[in-house]
Parts: sequence; structure tokens; C-alpha cells
Amino acid sequence: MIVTIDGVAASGKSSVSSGVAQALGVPYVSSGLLYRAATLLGLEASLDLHAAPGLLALLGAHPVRLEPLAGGNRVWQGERELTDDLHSSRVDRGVSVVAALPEVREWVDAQLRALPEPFVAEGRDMGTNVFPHASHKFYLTASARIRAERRARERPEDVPAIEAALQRRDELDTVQSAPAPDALVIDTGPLDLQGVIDTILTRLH
Ligand SMILES: Nc1ncnc2c1ncn2[C@@H]1O[C@H](COP(=O)(O)OP(=O)(O)O)[C@@H](O)[C@H]1O
Ligand SMILES: Nc1ccn([C@H]2C[C@H](O)[C@@H](COP(=O)(O)OP(=O)(O)O)O2)c(=O)n1
Repeated sequence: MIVTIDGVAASGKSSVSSGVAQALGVPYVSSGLLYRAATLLGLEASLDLHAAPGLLALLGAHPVRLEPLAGGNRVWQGERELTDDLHSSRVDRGVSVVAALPEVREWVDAQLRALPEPFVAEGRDMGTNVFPHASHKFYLTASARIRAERRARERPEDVPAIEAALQRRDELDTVQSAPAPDALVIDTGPLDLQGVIDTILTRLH
């Protein structure tokens, strides 16, 4: 069984997926972390983030591994854990450019499709492109202001700066962010985290 939870930036995808996965007793898979890892490593190597060949060579030479767990995903490059470095504002700013590269998308998709079922997969195109056959599909939204207020609790910047950055990323990610036609769209604005998780769990029973 595969459940997909897609949505815009900071709409609650990873927190909701973790809650749903824990209730089901399965892992969740955070696809965005692989795009973030490619971005972090490209930045650290001072690569041009618009150029796929250099990034792919780097990822080929030093493979990155996603460890999906119900409580939280971890990302490794060999023995080095990248997880804590993936949510900086620098990675936030660069990741949409990297995620627009078809070669990087293929690199991510191949890793995701190799994972053993069952799991909850979250990202942008889990229900459309990567797992179109998933049994249950959801898409989370909320206004940019509400998302910025939530994310401001996790970032040093103020709400208006975060809101502007989220809107910029929404625009850059538009191509791969359309909801699947068979996804249930949930506006998380009026709901708390548990409310969103319960809405999804109700549909799974
Ligand atoms: N429905 C909600 N109500 C209140 N806070 C939420 C809700 N959903 C998510 N959050 C909070 O918003 C922040 C962003 O959520 P996160 O799961 O990281 O989103 P995403 O994976 O879409 O970027 C987190 O601090 C999370 O706890
Ligand atoms: N399946 C996916 C997942 C993420 N991405 C891209 C788009 C996002 O800007 C970045 C980071 O995604 P992530 O879900 O980690 O972070 P946000 O919720 O957007 O803050 O990766 C994508 O293109 N396709």
C-alpha cells in the first residue's frame, strides 16, 4: 500500500505524513530531502546549481541514501549524516533550481521507486508522477501567510521574509506541484496538525 501526501511548501506535508505513518505503523518517505541533499552538496562543492552534469557526477561519486522511518527521515552520504543541514535558508533558496533539472528528478525518482511498500510518500509529484497507482492520494494547501507563520517558528527570518520566499518557491515549483486529479485537496488553514492527520486517517479506513 502506498499513500501519497503532496502539497505546497510548508503546508504540513512532513508533519502530517509522519503522524499518518505512525498511526498506520509504516515508514514515511520525504522526497524533498533528496532534492535538499543534492542542493546542499552542490552548494558545498561550489557547483553551478543550474548545471546537471556536475551535480550528477558528484552524486554518483558520493552516493546519498534516504532512510525512511515513521518518526522522521534521515539522509546519509556514506557515514556522514546530512539531515540537520538540509533545512537552512541557503538550501531553501537553491532547492527549486535543482529540483527543476530533469536528470536530478530521475535520480530522486529511481531511489523512491526502489523502496519496499508499504509507506506514506510526501512531496510534490508523489501522486502524479512517481506513484500514480497509489491507493490513497492527498494534497495539502494553506495560504502563504499561514504557512509563513508556522515556518517562522523554525527559521531565524521574520514572517514577511519567509512568506515572500515561500511564494517565490511556490512559483518556481509550479510545474511539478499540480494535485493529482484523484487526490483529496485539504485546506489545512483552519485545522491543527491532528485535525489534518485525522481527516486523512478517516479516509483510509
Ligand atoms: N495544520 C497545522 N496546524 C498548525 N501547524 C502546522 C500544521 N501543519 C503543519 N504545521 C507546522 O508547520 C510547520 C511546517 O510543517 P512541515 O510538516 O514541515 O511542512 P512541509 O513538510 O510541507 O514543509 C511545522 O512547524 C509544523 O509543525
Ligand atoms: N517530490 C518533490 C519534493 C520536493 N520538491 C522540491 C520542491 C521544493 O521546493 C523542494 C524542497 O521540498 P520539501 O518538501 O523538502 O520542503 P518544503 O515543504 O517545500 O519546505 O524540493 C520537488 O520538486 N518534488
